[in-house]
Amino acid sequence: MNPSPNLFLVGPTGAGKTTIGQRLAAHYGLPFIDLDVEIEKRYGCTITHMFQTQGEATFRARESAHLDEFSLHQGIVLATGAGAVMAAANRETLMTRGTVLMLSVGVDEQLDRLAHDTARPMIAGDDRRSRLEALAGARNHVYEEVADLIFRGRHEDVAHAAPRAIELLDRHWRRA
Ligand SMILES: Nc1ncnc2c1ncn2[C@@H]1O[C@H](COP(=O)(O)OP(=O)(O)OP(=O)(O)O)[C@@H](O)[C@H]1O
Ligand SMILES: O=C(O)C1=C[C@@H](O)[C@@H](O)[C@H](O)C1
Ligand SMILES: [Mg+2]
Repeated sequence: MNPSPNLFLVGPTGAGKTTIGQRLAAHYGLPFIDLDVEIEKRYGCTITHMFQTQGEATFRARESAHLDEFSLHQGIVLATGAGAVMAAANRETLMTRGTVLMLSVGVDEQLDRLAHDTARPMIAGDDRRSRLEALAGARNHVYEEVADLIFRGRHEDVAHAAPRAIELLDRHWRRA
């Protein structure tokens, strides 16, 4: 049983918020919303393009507005963008409107999973490792602060990770 109206996924880029989130939504029979995808649909351009033409601040304002809007739904699985937790208002929104699941992942695994990715502006350019390490230093403790529970990512495929995440959630909700 899920006593909480919504499930919010937070965590670093490549942690699996989108991929695992879709599987969790299918399992629990809930609609899946990916905040990044919704923002791209709403403004008709990629987030990379938005960063380049309107700046990160514009993206962040839109991210907060749409998080506020979607989190008022009841019974959704919502994947946040990796930077969404950095705004205090967003943290308040997440903590008060659903269960927050942090998906954690280490930098080596992120580099592996995102080796061929070119769509993530926060890690564009050279020296991805240093960027990911800096982001981890600034953000991991914040994800932990908002999370009701933490799913520890490891080197495994999504087909194994998703049932582990479901087990963790079921155990959490049985206790709640
Ligand atoms: N638990 C996992 N085990 C193995 N591979 C994974 C796992 N989770 C995600 N992946 C793979 O890593 C890549 C990135 O995953 P995904 O896009 O779901 O991350 P994300 O958390 O949504 O990242 P972002 O914050 O940048 O949107 C995908 O190719 C996905 O298949
Ligand atoms: O790490 C970040 O701050 C971001 C991650 C993505 O999910 C997007 O929300 C956007 O590219 C910003
Ligand atoms: Mg994603």
